[in-house]
Amino acid sequence: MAVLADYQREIYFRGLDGVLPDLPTDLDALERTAERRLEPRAFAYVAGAAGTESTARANRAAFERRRIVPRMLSGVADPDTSLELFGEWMAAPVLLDPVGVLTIMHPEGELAVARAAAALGTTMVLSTAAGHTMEQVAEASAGGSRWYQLYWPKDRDLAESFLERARSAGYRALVVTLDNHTLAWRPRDLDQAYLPFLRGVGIANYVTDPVFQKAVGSPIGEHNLREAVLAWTATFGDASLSWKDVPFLREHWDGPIILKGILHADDARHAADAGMDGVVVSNHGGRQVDGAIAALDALPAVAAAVGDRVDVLFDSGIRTGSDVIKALALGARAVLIGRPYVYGLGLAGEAGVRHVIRSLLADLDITMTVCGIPAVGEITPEILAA
Ligand SMILES: Cc1cc2nc3c(=O)[nH]c(=O)nc-3n(C[C@H](O)[C@H](O)[C@H](O)COP(=O)(O)O)c2cc1C
Ligand SMILES: O=C(O)C(=O)c1ccccc1
Repeated sequence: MAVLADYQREIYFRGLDGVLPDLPTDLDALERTAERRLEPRAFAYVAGAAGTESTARANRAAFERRRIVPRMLSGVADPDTSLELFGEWMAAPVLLDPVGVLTIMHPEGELAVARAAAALGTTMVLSTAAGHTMEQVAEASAGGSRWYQLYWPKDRDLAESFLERARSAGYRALVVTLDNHTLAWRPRDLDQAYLPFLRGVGIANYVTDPVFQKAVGSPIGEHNLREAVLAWTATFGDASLSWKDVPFLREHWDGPIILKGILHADDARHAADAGMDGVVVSNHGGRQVDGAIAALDALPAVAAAVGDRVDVLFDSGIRTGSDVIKALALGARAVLIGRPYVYGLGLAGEAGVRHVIRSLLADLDITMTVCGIPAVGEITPEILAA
């Protein structure tokens, strides 16, 4: 919809009054600005990835390798970027990824992201590992679309409690992240011995949960923060989970369920067989398995394996409108962005997040127009060079 492209016009016309954008409109350049201006350890935590970061680089290289072949005289003046996803109407096929510990970027963290997303009609996926509680974020995103991302804890009662809380706070869909039950080997963080959670950042949903409190003692505050953090590390992830455990999710969540972190076609088939509604093809932005396949390279086989049995979403490396088009061409129905909006948050709070969303959506809208693509639902593999 042309309204998305208004950001371009707005920027140029403000320029006539001598006003330049506060932040770069190229989301790759935004990372370099973030590196200069943000607290070095917090920046390193966000920018970093596993091992030699080869998978993080491969994610971008996979987009670089694919090329679009634009069409002329297609008569597309106003491309339709909208879609229906899990029964929800969305203005564009772009959502905000779950990202933990956002309060290391900005004191308002998840609240600022929720406000920006709600104002622009973009869906926010809230991480379990947040600096504000899911109830606080729900209040900040009033009227907005919100999904909840579960880090499936060892304690089943705690998992149930999280799902119950998310449901009553109005989160529509459940994203269950499978690729991060164990923190990966991340040299940027290791070399600075920096892990935000050990300082009690990002555990708001845990310390306010009655089930968690039972294990630590209530109330949880400065006096027992150390015990709380230890209890958090003990329950956070469960590497012993297997496909046998997946029915638990269905028993405790009656809305759409999406499994995040899928890279193999057989895992996508398992998800479909287990009655899941969606998968996110993702390698966690290269943060978990160094040497893992680029997420974009994993996408075609996953999409082919599940057909329309489950909806396929995608993340890891999306930075431009044409990246969105490439991912959709290779089988995704929608994409999510991670680091770019986190840098926006760190640099300018809610306004920075808005800048990132508006930049990407305007770029998508304009790129569809110049490629002659009438609607996101009509993006097929043929749009890419063989
Ligand atoms: C700082 C940071 C924290 C993250 N925390 C979470 C999280 O709590 N839950 C989750 O499912 N994924 C988390 N992710 C992964 C993102 O959801 C997403 O998969 C990844 O950032 C996508 O790649 P991109 O950053 O290249 O867009 C995190 C990523 C970053 C950079
Ligand atoms: O850092 C991450 O990638 C991540 O997913 C995470 C893990 C635990 C808590 C917060 C974020």
